[in-house]
Amino acid sequence: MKSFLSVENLTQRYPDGAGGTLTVFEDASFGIEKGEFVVILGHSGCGKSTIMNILAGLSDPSSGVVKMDGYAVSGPSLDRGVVFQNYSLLPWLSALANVTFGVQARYRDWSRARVVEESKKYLAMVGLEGDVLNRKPAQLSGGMRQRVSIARAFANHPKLLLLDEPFGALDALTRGTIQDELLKIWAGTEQTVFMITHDIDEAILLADRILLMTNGPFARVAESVEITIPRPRTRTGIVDHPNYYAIRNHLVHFLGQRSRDLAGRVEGGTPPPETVRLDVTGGEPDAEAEPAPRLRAVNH
Ligand SMILES: Nc1ncnc2c1ncn2[C@@H]1O[C@H](COP(=O)(O)OP(=O)(O)OP(=O)(O)O)[C@@H](O)[C@H]1O
Repeated sequence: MKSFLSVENLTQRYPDGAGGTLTVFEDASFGIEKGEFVVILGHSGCGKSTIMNILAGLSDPSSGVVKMDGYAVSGPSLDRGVVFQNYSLLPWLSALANVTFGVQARYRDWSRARVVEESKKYLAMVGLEGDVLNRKPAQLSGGMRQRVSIARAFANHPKLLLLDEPFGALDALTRGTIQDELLKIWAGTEQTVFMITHDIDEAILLADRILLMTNGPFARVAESVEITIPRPRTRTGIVDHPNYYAIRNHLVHFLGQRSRDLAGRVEGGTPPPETVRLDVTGGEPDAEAEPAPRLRAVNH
């Protein structure tokens, strides 16, 4: 069965500045299911932002295609919402107007009252209410601005939400709070999300699956690691789950060593990512639930 989002044989090459060609990645293929939260991890320069820009329709690959709901992605669209690290709010509009602006564009037949109500609902979900909604971005803290960006993205109900290191510029405390808010808002919307982060713990907290990229050039998505920690999750709760350290160690080892060992072009063509499922719980103790497989790591 075809995935909701399918990335097929994506290749990106650039001039290398010395008369040659830089192949960032070649024949990258992977899929994302509807409602999934997928995070991509990889070292600087492996091509994460390039993939994100292609998914957003902001740039075209050298070859290959991205299909969403069976249709090839071409150019930006309200079906794909993007949240960048630098907020990208409209500075002349209030926090509320930054959200209503998008909602009105998306739902042209809605009354003004309905647009405002919907926008306030999402702003409240990220903890923004009252007078603060009338402030311009310059009068908000960095954390508040990023909350507005997240509310704006979710309020537009894009088919695919793309998050490019959305918490990168925030202090650890604010970052933690907004991660929790993001989880809450995501749980209530069944939104499909594709996110870039450099933070392993953030990835484990948020993701259903983590895609691991080898180092560039000729980077590839080598593994798709399932996060076998049940939801709802909290930052403090996940570290107590028996699978947490198994997953974390696997990710650290990949980024520290294997991303380098596996780097380079694969003779005979780029293989699809291997599925990795780490589960040390042994299938206890919920008698109602399907027995969990007694597997450590399974590649297939
Ligand atoms: N327009 C361009 N022209 C030439 N080279 C480019 C261009 N855009 C990106 N690159 C190169 O492509 C590679 C991948 O860049 P990209 O920004 O996608 O990496 P990244 O994994 O997102 O890195 P980071 O984690 O540092 O943001 C890098 O080597 C970069 O120098």
